[in-house]
Amino acid sequence: MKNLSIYTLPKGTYSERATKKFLEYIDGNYKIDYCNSIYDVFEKVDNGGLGVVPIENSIEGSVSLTQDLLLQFKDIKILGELALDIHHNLIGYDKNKIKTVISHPQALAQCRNYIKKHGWEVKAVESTAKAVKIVAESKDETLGAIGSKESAEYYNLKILDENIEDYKNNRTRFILIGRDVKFKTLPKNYKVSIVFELKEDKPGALYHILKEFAEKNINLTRIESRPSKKRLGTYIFYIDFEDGKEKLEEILKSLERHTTFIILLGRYPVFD
Ligand SMILES: O=C(O)C(=O)Cc1ccccc1
Repeated sequence: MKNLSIYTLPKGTYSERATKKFLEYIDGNYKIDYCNSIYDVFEKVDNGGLGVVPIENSIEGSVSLTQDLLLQFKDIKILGELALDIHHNLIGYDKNKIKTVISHPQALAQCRNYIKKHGWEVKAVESTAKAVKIVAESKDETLGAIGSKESAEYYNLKILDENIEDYKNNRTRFILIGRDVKFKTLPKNYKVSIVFELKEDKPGALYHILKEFAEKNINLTRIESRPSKKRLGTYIFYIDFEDGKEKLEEILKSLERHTTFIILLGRYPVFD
């Protein structure tokens, strides 16, 4: 049988860990293919296969690049979701010699207080594993990386400090993306993600949307605005809600009256 690809961030990233977990639920022979950035994952998936990318963190909030790309790549849908506990490590040679720490922006943000306390400079790169790779290849003792245990092992570097995230409950949601997938087992919970633009900029415009959900007794799990990128002060809204008994077509139709566009980003199972 042909091996299909599931694209994600490099070996040792948290996204790779999420991908391995998704693969326990997915039917079929998938081979993990590594990409340098979230953007590259979307580009590959646009030509076929599956992908896994981070979408939201319990401390730092949304991964805005993933949000924007879901809108930009119209044929790519969210096919599943799972959340992982994230514990960051300081990786390198000698903690006392570090002057600069390198990592993915989300990891740097999740360890902001820890970094500040040590007075280190920061440098952002496309993934935590790339940061560890840079530190390993440079052999520079003044550099440190923030990343996973797996990445330290993979690049043969020392873990200098563990659990360096600023808040205990550090969790990240990852999404499985693509056009279609078959799961071996399905969980009970499903979610729907949509994005829309309000028709009119007037008092109560968003209220009309929220009212539809309230009246249908649908629980929202996330609401977020992003710049529309047309003009300063204009927004699009991302809403996630629990999938229940209500017909999805009817929900979308009831919202259409209040929006200039509404896109279904996915209706998908939530794994734990
Ligand atoms: O770079 C990684 O390891 C990723 O998978 C992105 C990321 C970074 C920080 C927290 C969760 C995911």
